[in-house]
Amino acid sequence: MNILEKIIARKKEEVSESKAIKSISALEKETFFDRKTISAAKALRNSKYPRIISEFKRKSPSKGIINDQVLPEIVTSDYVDAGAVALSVLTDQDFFGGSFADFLKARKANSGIPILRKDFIVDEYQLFEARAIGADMILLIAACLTPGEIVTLSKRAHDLGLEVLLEVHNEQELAASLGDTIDIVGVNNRNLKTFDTSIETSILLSEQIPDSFVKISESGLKDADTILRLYQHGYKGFLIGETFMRTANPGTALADLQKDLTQHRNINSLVL
Ligand SMILES: O=C(O)c1ccccc1NCC(=O)[C@H](O)[C@H](O)COP(=O)(O)O
Repeated sequence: MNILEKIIARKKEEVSESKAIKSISALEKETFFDRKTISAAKALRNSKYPRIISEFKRKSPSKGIINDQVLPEIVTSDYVDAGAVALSVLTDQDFFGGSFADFLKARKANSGIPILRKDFIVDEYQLFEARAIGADMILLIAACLTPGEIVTLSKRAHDLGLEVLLEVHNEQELAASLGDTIDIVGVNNRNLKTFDTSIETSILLSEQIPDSFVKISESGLKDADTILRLYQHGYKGFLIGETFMRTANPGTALADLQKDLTQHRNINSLVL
């Protein structure tokens, strides 16, 4: 089994354990369930410059521990102050050290910004969980789901008021999975089987994603040059975790990147 297969096998067990503990009707009674969600797609579509989706990520299968010294409520508020367009908070415990507790701390500290529940969605029960913790958006990973599952899960997500980020890594996944139930297309620069990252993946796939979709580039992003290059290929948003989380002050790392982006835009006289 490769790591992705292991993650999905464990996730399916976890979902059946959770279903036995808490029913959907119990989730529907949680505080945030009826909260009005906020659209990340709209914010990205309307933006005239590249925008950052900042991730709270404690560890990962590719890098092990990234940062276990920081608090989600502080980091995410700092991200918002530094201009993040949306937040992404890992809720997978076993492989990423995330939790609902982290997510709820981020949600309570930041009421006015869209937050992605970053996890491996394999069952519609998890959409109800996402709603209950105050998520605005969920992730569907084409490498983990059939095209039929993507349609069913994304329709159900929309019924619940959640936006759908579809993650693809190659042309086959894109051709098989893209449909009108998708709000944002994310091209993952990381190969989830080998963990290699290459921004060429985003460049290659950019041409194949119709302009009607908001597109973002994910993983392995570190600097303003790369972001501006990808922006010129039509990417409006950039999902960044490790580059920020490696530092003692992830919010300051985002603020520094935003400064670099502004400077590079001015120096290159780009019309952004
Ligand atoms: O990050 C990993 O090692 C990983 C391994 C297996 C499946 C998914 C993985 N990452 C999830 C992500 O999508 C990233 O957290 C996200 O794109 C941010 O990437 P980065 O900026 O490189 O932390």
